[in-house]
Amino acid sequence: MIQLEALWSNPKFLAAGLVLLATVAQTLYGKRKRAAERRAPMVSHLIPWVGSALEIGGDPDAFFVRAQRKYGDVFAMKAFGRVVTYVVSPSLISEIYRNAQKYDFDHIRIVMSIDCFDIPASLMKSDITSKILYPSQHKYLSSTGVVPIVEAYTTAVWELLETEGSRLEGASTTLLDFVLPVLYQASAYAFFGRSCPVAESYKPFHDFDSTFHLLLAGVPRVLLRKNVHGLATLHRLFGKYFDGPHEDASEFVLEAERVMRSHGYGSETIGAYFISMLFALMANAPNAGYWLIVLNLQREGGLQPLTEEIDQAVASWKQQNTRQKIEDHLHEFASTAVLPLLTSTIQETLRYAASVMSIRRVTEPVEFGGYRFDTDDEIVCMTRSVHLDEEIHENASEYDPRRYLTERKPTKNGKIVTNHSMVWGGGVSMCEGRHFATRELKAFMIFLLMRYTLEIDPKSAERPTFMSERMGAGVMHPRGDLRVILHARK
Ligand code: HEM
Repeated sequence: MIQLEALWSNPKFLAAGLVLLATVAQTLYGKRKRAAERRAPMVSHLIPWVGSALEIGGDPDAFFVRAQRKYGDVFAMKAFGRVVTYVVSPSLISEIYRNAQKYDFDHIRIVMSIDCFDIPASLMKSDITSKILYPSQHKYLSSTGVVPIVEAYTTAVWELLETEGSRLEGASTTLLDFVLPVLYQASAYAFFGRSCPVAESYKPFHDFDSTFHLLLAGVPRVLLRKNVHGLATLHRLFGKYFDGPHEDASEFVLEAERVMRSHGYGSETIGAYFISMLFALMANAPNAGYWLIVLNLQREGGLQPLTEEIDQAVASWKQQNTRQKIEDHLHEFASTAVLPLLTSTIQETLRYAASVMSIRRVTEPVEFGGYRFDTDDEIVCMTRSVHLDEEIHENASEYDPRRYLTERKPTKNGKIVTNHSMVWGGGVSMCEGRHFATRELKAFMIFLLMRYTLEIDPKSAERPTFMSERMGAGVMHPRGDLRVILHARK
């Protein structure tokens, strides 16, 4: 009792108690006010500006499951001073994707391009971007338009697998140091040609990317030194690249460059514009390639089922093309080979390893999911919640490469869920690079397994886990790595 009295007379304790009391009172008041105004419920938090950021960062998947159980399919959350409403049900997500008028992405795209990539506002807000550059990107990345880029990538990845693979053959190597540089370099060559500053941009790109999720979450840039320095170096490198010879870049890059130059923009701005493309290109697919190997190597049988499927496709191609060498027809082979297990494995790897979200801005007061939203409210479609929904995906927490081989249609509440797997996002912001990315991963796996066997180094117990705090920033990075031994196949 005496101790308690002593505590109460301690000014620090008293102040802490008052702050706590004020926070609880404010939370209760806020909760009532939101309910009275028919606003989506707010996930409770203790620290005012930080909000739920720390709790989400710990284990986002568990956090979202708890929040959905407690608040339903729509709930608001505060993190780093910003209030955002999350939507976690497939039907509501699809309603948002369908209605680009009420739930706008254009404004968000412009703000992100300016704030995250330092692309000059004069370019991003001009008609040149919306009326010429974006439609041109759409054309060159479409299923048919992207073929020349895929062809260039195919040649590059085949060559790189040969040189890198033979360099590392027989020795224990960290998988990240093998996979990421190969995929980075091959896709950089395909888009930007061989004069692309691959080696110099590799580290600054990863410095920029390593804290990109914090930038997305609203952490001020002054706190993200690595990110800022990485971006500044990329700007310098790409400005210089556009100043120098680069005739072997893809027509996609060259056409956009011509457009920008004809409107008076110089190499620096053109470089800045393409850094956002470099990011789209490198932030997800190389990590997906990494998980494709890691997740399968750790299963019984390892990569053998995929290798067998590819071997059969090679044998069948050779049977039909007796006088030809497959090395002379790499693109044709990789693009036509029917490999259902590999296709399912790629899709499952993305379901399992990608944490993807789409942000939208409300353009007019609207009723949605039973709640009221005002102009400029931000809504996030949290597709990972759908990917991990046990009712939609049987044993969702397990990695099953054969998952997408089945004809069974996923359901929820007795209804078929067509948008059960939204790894490319959806609606107007759906990933433009998906046609390239799926072919990129397919060709990479085919060529890798045609040439090499991989085994986990038995001397190393280290296993990578997902950096799950990169919530919403795409395919998760690994924490830790896997040591593997490569052997050339006879
Ligand atoms: C496995 C690899 C990839 C995944 C999982 C992925 C996923 C995504 C997602 C989720 C979005 C945003 C969707 C939204 O906001 O609704 C997106 C946007 C985008 N992605 Fe990808 N992506 C991948 C690879 C690529 C590649 C290789 C490229 C380039 C060739 C690319 C180009 C783009 C572009 C340009 C956008 C922006 C679309 C827009 O602003 O409307 N992506 N991607």
